[in-house]
Order: sequence, then C-alpha cells, then structure tokens
Amino acid sequence: MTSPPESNPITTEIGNKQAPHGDYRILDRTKLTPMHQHYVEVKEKYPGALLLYRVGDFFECFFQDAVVISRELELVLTSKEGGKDIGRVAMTGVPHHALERYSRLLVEKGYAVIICDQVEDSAIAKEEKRMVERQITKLLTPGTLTDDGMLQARRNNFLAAVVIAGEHWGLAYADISTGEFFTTQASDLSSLSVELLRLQPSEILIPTNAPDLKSLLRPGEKSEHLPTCLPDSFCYSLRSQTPFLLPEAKPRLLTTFKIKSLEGLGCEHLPLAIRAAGGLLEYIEDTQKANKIPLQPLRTYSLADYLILDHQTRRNLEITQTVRDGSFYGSLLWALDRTCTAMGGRALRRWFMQPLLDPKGIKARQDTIQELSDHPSLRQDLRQLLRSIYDIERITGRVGSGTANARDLLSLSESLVKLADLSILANQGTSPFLKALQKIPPDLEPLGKKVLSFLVESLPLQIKEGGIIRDGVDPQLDGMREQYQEDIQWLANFEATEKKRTGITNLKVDSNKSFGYYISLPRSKAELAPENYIRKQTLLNEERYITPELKERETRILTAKDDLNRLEYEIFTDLRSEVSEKAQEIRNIAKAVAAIDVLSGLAEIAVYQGYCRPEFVEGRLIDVKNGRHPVVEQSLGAGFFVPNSTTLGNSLEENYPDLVILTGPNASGKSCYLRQVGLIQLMAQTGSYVPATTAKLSICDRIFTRVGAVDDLATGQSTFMVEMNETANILNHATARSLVLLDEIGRGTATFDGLSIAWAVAEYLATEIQSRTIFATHYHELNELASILTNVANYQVTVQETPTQIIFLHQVRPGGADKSYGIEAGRLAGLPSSVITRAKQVMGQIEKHSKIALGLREGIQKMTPNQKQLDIFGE
Ligand SMILES: Nc1ncnc2c1ncn2[C@@H]1O[C@H](COP(=O)(O)OP(=O)(O)OP(=O)(O)O)[C@@H](O)[C@H]1O
Repeated sequence: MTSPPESNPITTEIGNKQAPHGDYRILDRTKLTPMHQHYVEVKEKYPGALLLYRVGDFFECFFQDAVVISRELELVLTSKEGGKDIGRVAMTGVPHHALERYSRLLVEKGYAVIICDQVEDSAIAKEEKRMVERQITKLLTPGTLTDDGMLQARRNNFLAAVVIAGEHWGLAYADISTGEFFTTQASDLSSLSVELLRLQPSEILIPTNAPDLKSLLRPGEKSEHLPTCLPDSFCYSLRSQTPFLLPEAKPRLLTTFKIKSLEGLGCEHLPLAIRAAGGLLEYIEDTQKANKIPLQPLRTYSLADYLILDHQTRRNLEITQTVRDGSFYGSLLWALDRTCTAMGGRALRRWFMQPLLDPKGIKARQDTIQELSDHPSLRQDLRQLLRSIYDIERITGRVGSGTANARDLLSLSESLVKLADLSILANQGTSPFLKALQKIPPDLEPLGKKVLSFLVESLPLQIKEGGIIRDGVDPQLDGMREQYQEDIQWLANFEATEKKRTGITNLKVDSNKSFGYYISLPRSKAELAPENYIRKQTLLNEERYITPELKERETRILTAKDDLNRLEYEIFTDLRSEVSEKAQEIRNIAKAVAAIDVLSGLAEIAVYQGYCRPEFVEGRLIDVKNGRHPVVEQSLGAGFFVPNSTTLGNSLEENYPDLVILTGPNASGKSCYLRQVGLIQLMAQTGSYVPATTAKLSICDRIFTRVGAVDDLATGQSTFMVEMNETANILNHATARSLVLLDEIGRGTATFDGLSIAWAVAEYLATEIQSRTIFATHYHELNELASILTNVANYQVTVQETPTQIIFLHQVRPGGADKSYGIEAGRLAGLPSSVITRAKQVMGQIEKHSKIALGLREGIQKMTPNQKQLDIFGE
C-alpha cells in the first residue's frame, strides 16, 4: 500500500548526530513550523496519497513521503529544519516546472499524488508577514488523469469499478479524459477477469469494509480485502461500500444524467451494473472536486454482443504486443494501424480488442472500407484532412471540466472548422460511416470560427497572464489596452520630455523596488528641479524625486495590467463555456471522425497489402484461399511469405474437416499458420479486409488459442499446469461455433502422458464439441485420428530434405508428416554424432515396441463424430 512505510529508515542515530525525522506521527505537531503543520494537516486528509507541496520554485515533500518519492524517482533525500525543538525532517523535492513529469512517473508506478500549490502571490504574503496560502489543486490517481502530458494519445485510460455478488458481477468503466462511460453485468467470475484484462484499466475501484479505505493497492500488492478472483496486475482503490449500494447508486445516476428512469440507459434491470456505475461516479466526484467531469451518457453492453477472446488468446494472437518481449512492434496493431488521429488510434485498439458478432455491423464497416478502397482520391483527401484534426474528444473533456487552456481551445476550434470540409468530402460517399460524417451539426463551424476570431495565433500556456484575446473582440478590453499603451508610452517618453522641459541633460528616470519610478538629478542640479518635483530620497551625489503625475501613471500601469489580465481571462472562460455547451455534439462527431479514420486506414492497408473482403455465410465455414499472416508478411517484405489455404467446418455443402491435425518439423511454420487462421477470423469480425485471395467465413462466437506456455512464476504454476488450465478452459467453454487453435498440447509431461492427453483432447474437440480446430503437434501418432473420425484431417507443413540440410517450404499440404526432424535439428545444432546415432537407435526401438503406437495402428474402423470413443487398445 502507498500508506507510509512502518519502518523509518532515516530516524536512526548516526554517531552522535540525530538523522532527520522520517515519520511525523511520532512528533509533537505543535512544535513543527507552521508550514510543516499545514503539510501534515493536508497529508492526513489523504494518507494513501503522496503529497507534493509548493514551496517557492519547488514542490517539496517531507517525512515518509520524502523517503518513498526519493526512492521511486531516484531523487536525493535531504532534510530541512522542521521547527526549533524538532530539528531536521526528511525532505526531497522537484522543480515546479518539472512537476508534470515527476507526478506522471509516480502515477505510472501506481501511486496517488496530491498537488498542494500556492494560490496567491508569495510577495503579498511576505509583505503581510504571514504564510503563503496553499490549497490542494489536484488529486492525481492512475484512473483519473486528464492532462494531455500524462496520457497516452493512442490508448484509453480507463477507470473501472467492480461489484461482486456471489458468482455474479457488475462492472462499470469510464475514460474521464474522453467521457466514455460503460456498464455491464454478468455471471461467472472468470469472465470478469477476462473483461478486465481486455480493458486494462489503470485503476479499479473495489467496495469494501477495509479499515484502510481510500488507499491504493499498487500492481501486485496483496490485501485480504481484494477478492481473489481479480487479477493482481492492476491498481485497486479500496472504497467504502455505501456509494456502491443501490439506494445511493441509482439516484446518483439519475441525477448525473438528469433522467427519471434508467430504462433509457438499458441498465434498469441490472442492479450490479448500476451499483458499479454509481460507485464510479461518486469516486469521480470525490477526487475531481475542482473540475466537473462531463461524462457521456452511460452505455450498457453485454459480453454476449462481442466475439469472446480470453486473455491468453489476445496475448497469443499478439494483438497489441508481442509475446516475446511485449513490444508494440511486431503486433497486429503495429501492422494494421494507419490511423491519422489519436482518436482513430484509440478506436482501432478498441475494435480489435472487441470484434463483432453482428453481421450487419461487420457489413457496415466492410462497405465503408470497400468504398474507400475503390475511390483512392476520396480516401487520400480524407486522410490528408484527418491529419490536421486534433484530439477533439479529449480536448472537449478538458473544455467541459474547465481545465482546457487557450491552446486547447485553439486546436479544438481549428478542428471544428476542418470538420465542415470533412463533411463535404464525406458527401461524395454513400457507405454507412461516410454518411455519419455528413451530419455534422451546422453550428460547430461558426463556433470554431468565432473562437479563432477571438484568440491570438501564438498563445501562451498560462491563461491568467493575458496575451490571449485579439484586439477588436471586446470594446472594454480595447479601451483598457489603449489607455495602458498610452501610459506606457508616456512613461517611455517621460525622461526625454523632462530633459527638454528642465534643460537638465543628465536627468534620468529610473525605478526601484521601494518606491517605484522616480526622477534622478545630480546634486549639483538639484536647485534647478521644477516646483512639481517632490523630493523622495537624497544620496551622496544624487537627488531623487517623484511627481504626482508620474505616480498616477505608474499606479494606473500596475493596476491596468492586472485588470487587463482579469478581463482577458473572463472573456476566455466565457468562450470556453460556450464551447462546452456543445461538448456532447462535438464528442458524437469525434466518434464518427475516429471511425472513418480507422476505416480509411484499413482501406489503405487493404489496397497496399492486397487484402480481400471476406464474405460471411451462415453455418460454420472457414474457407480461406491463399491466406497470409498479416504481421509476418509485412516483416518479411513483399513476396517472401508463402500463402496457405484453410478449409474448416463440416457443412452440408462442403465436406471440410472440423479438426485438422497439423504436423511438421520445428520452425517449419506451424505456429505461424495457426495464428494466421485466428487473425484472419478476428480481422474479419472486426470488419477489416483480410490477407487472402478469397475468404468465405461464418461468425465465430469465440476464438481460443493455446500456444507454448511458459511457467507462471507469479502464481507458482508450472508450465504443464498452465497448459492444463488453459486446455481445461477451452474444453469447458468452446462450442461448435468456436475456433480453437492448439499448439503443442501435452509436451510438458512424460511422453506417454502427454500423447494420451493430446489424443483425448483432440478426440473430445472433434466428437463432443465439434468446434473448428487446428491442432499442431509433434506427436505423429495423432494422425491416426483421421483414419478413425470422419471430421478429422491431417495436414503438414512441408520441408525439403537435402543430404546437408532441411529447406523449409512453409507450405501447408494434406497428409501427416511421417517423420520427425527433431534428431535432425539436434544434429544441425551440433550435438555429438554418437548422441545422434544413439538417439536414432532408441527411437527405432520405441516405435517398434510401443504399445500405444501399435494400438493406434490397429484402430481402423472409421467413426462419425457422434459415435462412441474408439477403444484403441482393443482390450
Ligand atoms: N508461410 C510462411 N512463409 C514464410 N515464412 C514463414 C511462413 N511460416 C513461417 N515462416 C517463418 O518460419 C519461422 C518459424 O515458424 P513457426 O514458429 O511458425 O514454426 P513452428 O513450426 O511453429 O516451429 P516449432 O515447432 O519449433 O514451434 C517464422 O518465424 C517465420 O519467419
């Protein structure tokens, strides 16, 4: 937990010298300096967060937070006087201009961070001999970030809330930077963790009776209050149960969305979904007090609306990152992302993490890709325009919460004006997603133009220091500016005017901190000073004077600057509020822009990589001609990838197998082929074109993959146990409409155990479940299944043997490999020749005498899938 460490590593005695205090809880608070007392007061309101406290040009932190922050950020741990009777206290700090970077690092590490800033000019406090006023200006938690610099442009930052009741669960999640807000309810706790792993929320709220409420568990941190069914790779915020109870949660939703019933949101009859959503809203209210976060209307969804991909499958298909090193390079998104905007990038990720089941939805996407592929100039013009559109979804969020600065407003407005051009282009098309872009609300362009006419081009970052609003926008502002300029000019000319008037050529006008502007005369010329000069100070060689007019102008200049800044700020915030009233309209159109961005990018890929539009048919067919792996193909370069076809799914028209046993030597391309089949199905259900010459597919309900497991050290499970767990999950959940891709089942145990399990699993999939399955294996014995079951076929990845080497052809052809090349691979790897010879002898003996091999060879009678299992041992 992020609460203070119990041990205090820096309060030990070093020789005779007392080390700085690292724990305020053991000190007499009344003896701390007023500033440290205030620090502790703020800290105690949020004990679970790290407090960064503004002191001059630094954000400082003290006591236990200093210890944690210096360790996490590798900053020097130093000390500061904490009070006369206290001595030194532990301290570290970051420069104020680097606050965003350092707080982002802390949040990325799973900490909540409180920013307590100075909210007045410290000079005033100093003059009045009191402590400068400070207030909490921000509470940053991993799930509630909105600042651009803290977010990843192409990824959503989800905050989730979970309510569990027995086997049932409710989940709500929101991205408060974009305003998206969703809720769902389901049974079966394993599907909850699958859903969380899909979303990868930055923070998950858990209602609990824990005593350490409001603390944040960092990834991997254990707590008895965390339900065991939840993955421990996330940050969890422990929250009070109350806002998650129906009588609190429901009214909160009704009030937030200003509605009388939840019927319209689709969750009226889903109490757990309501409770999760209500608890999430309360958290946002609690942590974002200063900024009202505008959320989009809550959308209720069902897990059953989407193709189910479990965590292993997403991982194995390398959708967002590679298995080997977790990098984006080499993932499916890497190969397919041609989006031009951050909004498109986020949408693409969401689409591929949640492919569709509804053929109509798929067709709408395909139709749009087709239109954009067939009309290259329309596509190019659209993409050109998209490149100049900013992240209006997130900027609108900041506008709504009142945190957008002038640069944000400028970017948003430039984009709003471009939307009109986008709409004109979209008018050239007839496909569904282009049509959606034709309906841009007519008032957005004038609004954008108005903002552009208000704001200067080169805007400062600060919004309270002027320099934002153009001349000619506001008559009062213009008048004040004129007066200000005149006063400045008068002051600039004052020295010359006075020189001329008095005839004293060495008269000077200068200023100092104690009495501002003054006129300086050499003492020798003092008697020439005009009557209106009031003597202010006498120095050795100099007399200093002021005049009433000089003072009046000076005061006017000083107050005018403040007044000008205040008025500019007011005009700016009015403008921001005007834009914020259109937030929902802008966000709706942002969705349409994101979708067209995704689809034009997929069209681009389809054209340049030679993809085809998959045809969806009823039933269980998978018929792909010359399919390719979309990522490996791009990595190898044009023309090097060997295409392979796939036919699966027994139907009335086609006698295709349900289960294919795929054999072939190491590195021949089995895994690649397996993934290729999975990716083509997944891409097709996302609405994308696919890497093939033709593809006739049916809708899959789930894709399962099991590819070479590794030890799960975190849970202490062996390779074999991980493999068995994954296999059990598949056998328990797959249906006849699922696609199952298995790579090497049963390798992590004794050969005969492994073979037996592999046999039984394949037989169960082919006969009991009849899912479409590709089963890659090194157990050639499994080829016997094809001679027993009518819906099983053997395929192999072919190689060409020469006396010195094996040439990988990467071609998938009917028939089972009759030979394993493991020993050959060992020879090529340099195993001693005596070991190779002996291995060959041993293998010959095993093949000759193995009862299993004999048993399998004797199984000759062909069976249809529905018949009883074959007694392969003929007892
Ligand atoms: N169709 C193909 N065309 C061109 N190259 C391919 C093809 N399929 C696979 N390859 C290349 O072969 C390499 C090995 O493929 P893969 O890992 O699929 O082999 P494998 O048969 O699964 O091996 P093992 O049994 O050792 O796991 C891939 O990294 C890829 O570069």
